[in-house]
Amino acid sequence: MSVPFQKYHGTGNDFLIIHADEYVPDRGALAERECDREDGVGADGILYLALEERFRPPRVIMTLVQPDGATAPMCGNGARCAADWAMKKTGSDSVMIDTQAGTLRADREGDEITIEMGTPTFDPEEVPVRADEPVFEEEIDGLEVTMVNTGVPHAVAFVDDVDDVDLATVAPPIRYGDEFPAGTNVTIASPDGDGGFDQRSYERGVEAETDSCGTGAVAIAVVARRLGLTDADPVSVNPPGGELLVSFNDRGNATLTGPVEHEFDGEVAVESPTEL
Ligand SMILES: N[C@@H](CCC[C@H](N)C(=O)O)C(=O)O
Repeated sequence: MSVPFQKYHGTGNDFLIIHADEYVPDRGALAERECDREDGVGADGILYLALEERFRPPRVIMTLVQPDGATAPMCGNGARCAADWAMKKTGSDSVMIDTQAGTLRADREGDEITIEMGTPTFDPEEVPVRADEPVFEEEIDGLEVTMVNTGVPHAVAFVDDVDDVDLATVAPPIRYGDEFPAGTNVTIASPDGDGGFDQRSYERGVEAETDSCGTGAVAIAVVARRLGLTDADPVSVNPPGGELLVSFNDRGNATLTGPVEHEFDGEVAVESPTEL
């Protein structure tokens, strides 16, 4: 048997969206197979979405299963795609998204979706990182990293030019570092010459560089402000797949704004219940 999906991307970070009501006996195995860019549909993850239309604004329960078959608590670009999916289904320009990292409000503004990203933290227990104090600009495996959690952990390093870094070689030792009990995403940034930052992220769970990472963009903006590298609001962050804007509200919470695109629809094969 097969289940329908919709293919979405947010600034190049791409996902299959499958309704949570669909029968998928092994979500991890499906992600491992179908996220593969040679033998599957190809994506940075599968978003399982359940819609609660009786609430105002409508609520979406989002679960991201990554290409390694494991779930991640939060995904900034995935949440923006989930918001667009729910907005189109309900006709509402605002939705609430339930993630393992909290309930986040999303609003449509023209072609762009803005999502609240919760409260970033440098607290070592919450990142998590094995350290007594917050980690600011410490040398770990060749990069000067600051550790922050923006829904998921990021090791953020500012470099002269992101394009001069061999990320596929530099990132894995940090991503799997003993200091990080849950592993970490590795995000590098450099000034774009226009007051913003260029971004590249090596993602945990994808185990590769992605074209964009929303929590990574927020991590860059949060760390840049903390280190005194910018006081801009919004902060423009440019991953390879487009432009993201990170703003801050009165409570110090970040918002993430950017475009979302529904690319195409399809079906993927799953075992039928009788075959189990
Ligand atoms: N691409 C995402 C982040 C997804 C989760 C991450 N790979 C992790 O395992 O922590 C984003 O846009 O934030």
